[in-house]
Amino acid sequence: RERGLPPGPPTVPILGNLHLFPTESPYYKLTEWARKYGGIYSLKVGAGTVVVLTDAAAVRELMDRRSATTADRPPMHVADRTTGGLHMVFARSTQTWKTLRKTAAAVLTTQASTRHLLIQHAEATQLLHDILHSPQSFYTDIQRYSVSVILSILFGKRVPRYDAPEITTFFNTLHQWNGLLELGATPPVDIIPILKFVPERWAKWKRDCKRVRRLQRTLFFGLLEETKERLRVGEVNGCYMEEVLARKVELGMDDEMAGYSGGALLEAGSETTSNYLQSLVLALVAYPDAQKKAHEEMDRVVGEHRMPTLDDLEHMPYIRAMILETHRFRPVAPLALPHATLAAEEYGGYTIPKGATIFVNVWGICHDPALYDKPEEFIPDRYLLTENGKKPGVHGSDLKPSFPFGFGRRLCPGIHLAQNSININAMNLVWAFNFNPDIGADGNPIPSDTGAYTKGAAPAPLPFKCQITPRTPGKAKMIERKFLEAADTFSKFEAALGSEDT
Ligand code: HEM
Repeated sequence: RERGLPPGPPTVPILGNLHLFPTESPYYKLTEWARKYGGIYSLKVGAGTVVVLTDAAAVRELMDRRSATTADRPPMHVADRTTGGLHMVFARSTQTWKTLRKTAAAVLTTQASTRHLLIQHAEATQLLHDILHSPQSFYTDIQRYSVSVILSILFGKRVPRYDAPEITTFFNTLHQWNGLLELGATPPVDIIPILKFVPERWAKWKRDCKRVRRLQRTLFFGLLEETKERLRVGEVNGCYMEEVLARKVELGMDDEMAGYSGGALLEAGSETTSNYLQSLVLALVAYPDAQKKAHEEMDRVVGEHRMPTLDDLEHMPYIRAMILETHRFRPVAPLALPHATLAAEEYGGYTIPKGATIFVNVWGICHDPALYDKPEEFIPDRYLLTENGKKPGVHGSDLKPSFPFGFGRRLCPGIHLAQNSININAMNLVWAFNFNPDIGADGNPIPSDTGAYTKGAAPAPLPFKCQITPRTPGKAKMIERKFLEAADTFSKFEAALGSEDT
């Protein structure tokens, strides 16, 4: 470890701390080290440096205020090789990335997000309808919702059922891509660059990159072509890609960039939303007192005879607190995504060198017992007690309210869409249903395991069972009626569907 670097675990020659780097649920180990080495510590990975921030003040300063130098991504040769550097999520701080981001910002404006509310509301009604009719498949119903909403908004095409070929193809492509990017799935070419020159016949990973590249291109450019075809026959529905195609020249995009722009947003925007909503259901089942308070507030503000609307949220401090607490309790991205420095930065008496990778340890901050009372428990009330949910009397810098969505110039471009989806569905689910634990063979409730999550960098709750029942027969009837009314909105997004789905 070079002089001036933040402290960290002892290193060994050549590897540094590489041999210690966790491959499963890395945020647990990174949090354990934070408690030992502090809010800013470093790891040596070969000759490279990783800095882990578990201190809100350091995050605000380095990731938000000094974003001009911390908005790069670390080199990811496998991602670049597979996508030609055109995947917005993994692209370095290049002109291409800037154009892709500018396009997303120009087209996914707050105003556009308001326009997309129509399809989000309609799809959220289908989610209630699906759960009402087959409560045991709520987990995949939520996944269908997420994919269908984002596909409608981006490419103007919805997916009415979970077993539709569009969903199967999408998840197959996404899981192959995630598998390729997993730590240990490919040789460490970014740490030992000479490995890049191993001929393809001896390098399975290069063939894997080609295979995933073909899958992604088939999906992304297939959807792009469908959008163009729809436009050719005059079927316009105001989706993202229609505007990108119309403003291509002004935005500096070509077809290649347009395809990857839609594809990256599709990948980044689907499982994130569904993971959040699945975590919310898990928390409602595991914490009946919180559920009861949410129900009481919903009954007081909305009642039996109408469904909630987004305008109701400002009168629902408890539901707002529940939404914040879900982000804290089970962050969708516990380490956000790694950033990298474009220039050396000094902070807190330490030097962070140019080219260092920076992880924001969102999990470590959200689960710090010095900041939060009983951080391992789901307690929405903490946000009613203090504005930031911290223990009374704990002062100091806070993360920005947008922290679940990342930092600085890399802030999630889908934030408005995502927040609308979360708000609409959180209110709908609480309004419509009772969530209870499943009953075991012995007749007793099976305790929920709120720690059973997938082991990757973006953990999802493992599929779980629970009992979901409508709160009243009147609400069940209203869901049926609203679902029929949604058909009009759906029809605009069904032009490209097969006959079995129309
Ligand atoms: C619950 C929902 C979501 C959460 C919690 C979430 C969170 C995040 C986080 C933490 C990042 C990393 C930011 C950073 O590097 O500092 C990110 C990046 C990104 N998100 Fe989201 N996101 C969500 C939904 C969406 C949606 C709906 C879309 C698309 C419409 C989207 C598109 C993206 C893209 C393209 C990036 C990469 C941005 C870049 O590297 O420049 N996300 N998101």
